[in-house]
Amino acid sequence: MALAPLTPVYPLAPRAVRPPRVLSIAGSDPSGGAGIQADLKSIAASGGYGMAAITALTAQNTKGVHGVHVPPVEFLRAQLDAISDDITVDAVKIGMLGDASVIEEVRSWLGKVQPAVVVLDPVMIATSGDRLLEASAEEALRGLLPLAGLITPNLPELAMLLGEEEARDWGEALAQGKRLAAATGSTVLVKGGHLAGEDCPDALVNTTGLLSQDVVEVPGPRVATNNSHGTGCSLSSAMATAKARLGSWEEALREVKPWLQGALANSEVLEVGQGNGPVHHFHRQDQLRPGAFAAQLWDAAELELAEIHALDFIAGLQSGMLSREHFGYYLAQDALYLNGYSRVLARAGALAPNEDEQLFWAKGSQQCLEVESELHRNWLGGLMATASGPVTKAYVDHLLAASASGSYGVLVAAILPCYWLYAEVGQRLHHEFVTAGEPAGHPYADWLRTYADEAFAEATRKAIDVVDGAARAASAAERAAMHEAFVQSCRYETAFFDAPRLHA
Ligand SMILES: Nc1ncnc2c1ncn2[C@@H]1O[C@H](COP(=O)(O)OP(=O)(O)OP(=O)(O)O)[C@@H](O)[C@H]1O
Ligand SMILES: Cc1ncc(COP(=O)(O)O)c(N)n1
Repeated sequence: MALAPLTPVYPLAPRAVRPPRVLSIAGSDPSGGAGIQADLKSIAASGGYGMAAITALTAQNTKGVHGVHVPPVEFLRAQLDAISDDITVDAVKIGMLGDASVIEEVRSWLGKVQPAVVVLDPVMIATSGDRLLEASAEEALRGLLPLAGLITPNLPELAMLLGEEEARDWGEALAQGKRLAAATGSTVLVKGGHLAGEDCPDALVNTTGLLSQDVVEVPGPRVATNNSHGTGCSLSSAMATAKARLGSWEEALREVKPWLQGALANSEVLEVGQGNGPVHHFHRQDQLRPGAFAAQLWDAAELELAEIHALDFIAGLQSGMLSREHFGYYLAQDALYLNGYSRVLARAGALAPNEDEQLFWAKGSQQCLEVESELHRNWLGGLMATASGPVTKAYVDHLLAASASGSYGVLVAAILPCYWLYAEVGQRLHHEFVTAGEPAGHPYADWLRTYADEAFAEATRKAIDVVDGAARAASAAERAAMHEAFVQSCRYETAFFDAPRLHA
């Protein structure tokens, strides 16, 4: 017997949000970059439940279209009816239609079902130059435009639909967008992909007062890549999904544009094909793979390491030409820094999500104090360091600010460069010292030998893993803050090695 619930069912209790059910009516691209394959990935990446009714089969890859087969139109009707007889369709994206009979079929189904959101991508010619719509069907396609809430032509398609020359600049493109919006009563998404220049803007155009302005422009940088196969398909299906979720075209475009930009920017990791490759629809989910965030941090760290190795201080430490005064300043500041760093590691221990990490930071905190007192005993002749120099002060303040942020992820990301860069610099200095035959009489021989510390290398690997794990548990905004905190600390590491030259 089922027990009665102890608490009443609260009508205001938050409920899981249902993903919009989004149907793509489009052609198939077996290479997965465009058509329904791109649509289904975009819909899923944008938080929708994807469905697909196939208008046409293409044989194509990233280099071009080898063939097109349009199945009997009755079978498209069967697909569409099978869906709408059973499932509520929240949004529809229409792509490649092939010929006039397909257009007619889609028109009649739209009239019957009247989905709330309809996005029409008037696909005519592929990036490769191959025709995806029979020339004789262009007039029929024009007739379909008023049934769409949003039309997303590229510049050649915009010109063809209007019977005009292709726009040569953004101003002309917007003017054409306005003319198409006026002629159809639909909102037009004018796309800057086919223009030249560093910017790649998009704009929503509607002159009937539906938008907050006649032209709502969403700017964006142009990504330097040839992997633009299927960007139009991906944009239109993501827009259909985002509109169903967010309720406005403007909000949808502001969400979709940065996503697509990231999909283009991360496309090369896919290594698909030799021509115009596909975009990486799931680039955001990819960031959640173990090691992915650490790899991003390493890109930033590597740049900083190059700067560190170019410093006079490092060259002098390596050659033995570094002045005693500069080395002494560095050690004294290091001792002061370690005292502050120890407190910050203790704070990381306090915020750690589990005992393993709590213990790791607690041990690190204790070791900092041990190293600090060893510096005083063995290297600074028992002298207490004087006041913090400006770099030491600023670096410790940055770490304290991170520890006050309340975010474990931000704090451990700020902490990491002192492990990671120090370990990398030390390993290289030690390696070069050993390779040079550990020259007798080198004034810093004892110091350079301290760098060969496997326990520190192990702790560094653990710290990297901890930061990577914290990133996976963090929100996108927190991950961005973690990256920023890490980069700042990297800069302070460089400044710390350069401080003796400027402040000793
Ligand atoms: N190099 C790029 N950098 C940034 N965004 C781009 C780039 N190329 C295209 N886009 C964006 O991709 C979307 C599609 O634009 P485009 O004008 O290329 O349409 P399309 O020609 O229909 O696409 P497709 O390449 O699928 O045919 C737009 O949002 C556009 O701003
Ligand atoms: C099935 C299908 N639909 C649409 C496109 C357009 O995409 P692109 O212009 O990027 O080639 C395509 N190539 N194939």
